[in-house]
Amino acid sequence: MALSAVVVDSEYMKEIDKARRDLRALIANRNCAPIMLRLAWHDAGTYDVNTKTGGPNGSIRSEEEYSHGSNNGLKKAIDFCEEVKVKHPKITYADLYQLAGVVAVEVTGGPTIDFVPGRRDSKISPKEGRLPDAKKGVPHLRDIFYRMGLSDKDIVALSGGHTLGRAHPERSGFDGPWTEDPLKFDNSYFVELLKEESEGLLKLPTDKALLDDPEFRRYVELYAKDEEAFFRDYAESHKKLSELGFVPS
Ligand SMILES: C=CC1=C(C)/C(=C/c2[nH]c(Cc3[nH]c(Cc4[nH]c(OC(C)(C)C)c(C)c4C=C)c(C)c3CCC(=O)O)c(CCC(=O)O)c2C)NC1=O
Ligand SMILES: [Fe+3]
Repeated sequence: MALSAVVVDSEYMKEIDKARRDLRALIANRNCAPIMLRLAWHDAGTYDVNTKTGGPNGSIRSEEEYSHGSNNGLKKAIDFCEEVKVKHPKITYADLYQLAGVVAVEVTGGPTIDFVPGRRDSKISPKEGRLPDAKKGVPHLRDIFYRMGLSDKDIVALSGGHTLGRAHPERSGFDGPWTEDPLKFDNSYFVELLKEESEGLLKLPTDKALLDDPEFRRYVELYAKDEEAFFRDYAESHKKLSELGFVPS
């Protein structure tokens, strides 16, 4: 049950533009693009296309949800966004978190992602278990992403988001960045994935799974050699995930 309808009029659009500028400054000053992108995903990635529940609705702001094990560490990003929310209270948390994800990709040199506002907030948090488990493989990845209503191409393109950031032992038990420059959004995640182990760089079991399946591997090889193709597909998949269950008015 959504809390309230969102009227996307010129005043709301002005607030969105101001919040976009505030997010650019905040993300640049705090170097927090990776965790802001992860926050946007974790709010959206709970969507269940069968029951039309979960999805980008701001519910991750509730302690019940941000305390899930898979959301370890994200309270930091929720608090960063709160600094912008207090200046632009009309913007829903649902829109704010997805705008933060779009800005995080943009300010680190990634593709421009079309952002359509109007998501409604909900306080209903799905039970834990809707996000993929990094320790599993191909069938699990398909189960989770197909449940969201996403495709094989989306799975590979979205995994490229690991071009940003790092894993933290105290959050997930994994450790290290996936690429040499964790604050640069490029196709290096796929270039590294096709190499043997590189000193100090991380490959999750779910990352390696992308090499085991021929359909996934086809996209890994394309994106490793054609950054433009990766940017085009990533922008499309990111928009799709950020709008799961949302019908722009
Ligand atoms: C496809 C399966 C997949 C899994 C299982 C996954 C798991 C995963 N992702 C991250 C961090 C992590 N993830 C991401 C983007 C991200 N994450 C994500 O998977 C979802 C949400 C579906 C689970 C998607 C689809 C995207 C794409 C943009 C970033 C930017 C960071 C770094 C954050 C930081 O630096 O703090 C961690 C380490 C958390 C920590 O220790 O701080 C783990 C365990 N990421 C995956 O892609
Ligand atoms: Fe991730």
